[in-house]
Amino acid sequence: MKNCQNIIERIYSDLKDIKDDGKVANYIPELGTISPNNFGAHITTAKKESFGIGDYDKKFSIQSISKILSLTLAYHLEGENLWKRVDVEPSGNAFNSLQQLDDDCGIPRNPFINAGAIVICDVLVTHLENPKDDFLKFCREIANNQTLEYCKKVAASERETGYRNFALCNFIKSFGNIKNDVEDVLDFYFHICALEMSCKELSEIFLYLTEDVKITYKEKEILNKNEAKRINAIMLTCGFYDEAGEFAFKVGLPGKSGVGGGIIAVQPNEYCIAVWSPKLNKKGNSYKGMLFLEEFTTATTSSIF
Ligand SMILES: NC(=O)CC[C@H](N)C(=O)O
Repeated sequence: MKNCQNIIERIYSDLKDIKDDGKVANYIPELGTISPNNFGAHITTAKKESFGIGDYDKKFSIQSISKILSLTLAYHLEGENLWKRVDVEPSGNAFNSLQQLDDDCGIPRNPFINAGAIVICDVLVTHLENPKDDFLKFCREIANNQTLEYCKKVAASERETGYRNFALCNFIKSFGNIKNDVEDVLDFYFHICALEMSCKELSEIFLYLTEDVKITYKEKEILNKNEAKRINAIMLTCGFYDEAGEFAFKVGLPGKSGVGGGIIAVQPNEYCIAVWSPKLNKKGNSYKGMLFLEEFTTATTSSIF
């Protein structure tokens, strides 16, 4: 990508010291201990060029960004039947909302809100012999990176305060859309949210969502082109909860955020970018991360629109 390093250096210095009204997530107490000043970004292109700035090499809690990985593995294992358990419509609600589930009879609106991600975890608990170990092996294999780990402290911290997720899982189970034990499903969910990765690692692992990058798991391609198109489409329409429209409007790429302050976005023909800044706006998305991506796609004229 032309001038990419210069562009990210300029955006980084423009944004580094701006007033950031966001707040570090502390409803998971362990996440509240992170320094709000962390700020970094990394781009990996489909041609394997690599550009980084700031804290791009520091690992952090990827939280809901892991929902792309769990969805990918569940889709790989379950095929089109998956969509009987979870829908593909934007919810227009907060990520941890219980509101629509009753009307929708326990079928979550999409796999990226907590309700949907918990159903995806249930699918994986059914398929995998040792869900936590097998999921980690999957991530390590597709990233070609054996250093990936869960942060046990974050998983335990989330479990201790996970009242809404317990409510969601039990409620969905009352409709028959959770097949396994609630404790097992949530233990798995809390761990995958506690996966730690750096911006560099994130921008590498999601290259399978770009054109012509074929990545295999147990010697089988993880997603074909059509399946990758579908994951990108769900990211575009649902990756930012009730701010998905705003992200498409300002950034114009499929993407996904996490309450650890990370965001990844994919230009399906070209590259994957990850940014990290822990302070979140009111919708639970990284304040500076959104600004960084908006400036980046504007400067490089590389949105999908
Ligand atoms: N948006 C997020 O990153 C939320 C994930 C977090 N683990 C939760 O369940 O609340």
